[in-house]
This record gives sequence, C-alpha cells and structure tokens, in this order.
Amino acid sequence: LQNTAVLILARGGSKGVRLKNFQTVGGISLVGRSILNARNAYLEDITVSTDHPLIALEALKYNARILIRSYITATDWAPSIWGVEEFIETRPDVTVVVLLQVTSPLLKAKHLNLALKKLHFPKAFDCIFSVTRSYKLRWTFRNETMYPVNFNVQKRPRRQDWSGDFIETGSFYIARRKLIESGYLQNNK
Ligand SMILES: CC(=O)N[C@H]1[C@H]([C@H](O)[C@H](O)CO)O[C@](O)(C(=O)O)C[C@@H]1O
Repeated sequence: LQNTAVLILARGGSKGVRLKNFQTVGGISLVGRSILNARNAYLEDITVSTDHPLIALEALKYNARILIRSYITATDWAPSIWGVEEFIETRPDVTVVVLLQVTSPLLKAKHLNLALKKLHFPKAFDCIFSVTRSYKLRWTFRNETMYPVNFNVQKRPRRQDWSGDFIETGSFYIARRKLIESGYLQNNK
C-alpha cells in the first residue's frame, strides 16, 4: 500500500520577490493555494517545509504539517531534492512524495489526481511530473555560433511531422521514495 505525502517547499528568503511564498493570488497566499490544491485532490498528508515563521503560521492556518527546514536546504543554492531528502528522513512511513511548487498556484486538482493514477497505471512508474507539449523550434548560442537544438535545418519538421518536445511546467513532481533515496526526483522509468 502506498503512503502518499505532499511536500511544499516554501522558504522565506526568496530572491526575486520578497517573501514570495506569502504573496497572494486572488486573496489566497501561494502557500495556502498549494495546500488547498492538494486537499482538493483528496491528499490529506500535507507538509510545508519552511525556515520562516510567517510561512509556518500561514501553513498552520490551513492545517498543514510544518517541517522546520534546516539552514542548508533553505539557502539560495540548495536544489529542491535536498529539501525532499530532508523531508523523507523525518518520515520513514512515506513511500510516495508529491512535491508541489508554490509558483504554480493555478494547478488543477483534477490534473494532480490524473498524475497520481498514472504513477500506478498502466505500470508502476518511478516518477511522474507535469509537462506541457511544445512544437517550438529552438536555437542555442554557443561559442559565438547559433545551433538548432531540436530540429534539423535541412529538414525542418512541420507541426504534424513530430510529437513535439515536453517542457517541464514546474507545477508538480511525484517520485517514489526509492528514487529520492538514490538522490533524484526524476528518471525515465
Ligand atoms: C523540483 C525543482 O528542481 N525545482 C526547481 C525549479 C524547477 O526547475 C522549475 O520550476 C521548472 O520549471 O526551479 C527553481 O525554482 C529555479 O530555477 O529557481 C529552483 C527549484 O529548485
């Protein structure tokens, strides 16, 4: 049986927008929105990992659990996986982690549910994350030269010629414990 937990990483020290995770969209804070999104997807085990008292209070207001984030995992240079690893260390019972990013407040509970179903069917996948399909033809600039990234200039694909690229939306990352324990949120399985 799977023990699915939602994790929301919401540190206080955001660089771009001050106390970003506490900012509101339509009168509800980003942290609050993530918690409500999880709950609307029938996920009850919700933890907000933070290093900031105001964010912790906000999370409590929505009846989420709090994890006091360590200094290291709350720094500017810490990747999310560190915060996820810190969380599962405190929760040996958890087998699946749903990482919700507060920067995607418009996530639909329906999509989160579909993703969770996909984790188990048609087979047991290690991870599921949110992407959008893109047919945009991309170029990169390296060593003073432009290079096509995802197509061949001599054989430019038409939209109907290929299945496109998948771009992470950053909305959610679902991963099984064993994958996280190996140090990653994603693989191709
Ligand atoms: C799970 C994860 O890796 N989250 C990372 C996200 C996603 O890569 C991005 O949302 C994808 O669109 O980007 C950051 O917010 C960023 O670059 O500032 C850092 C954060 O650690």
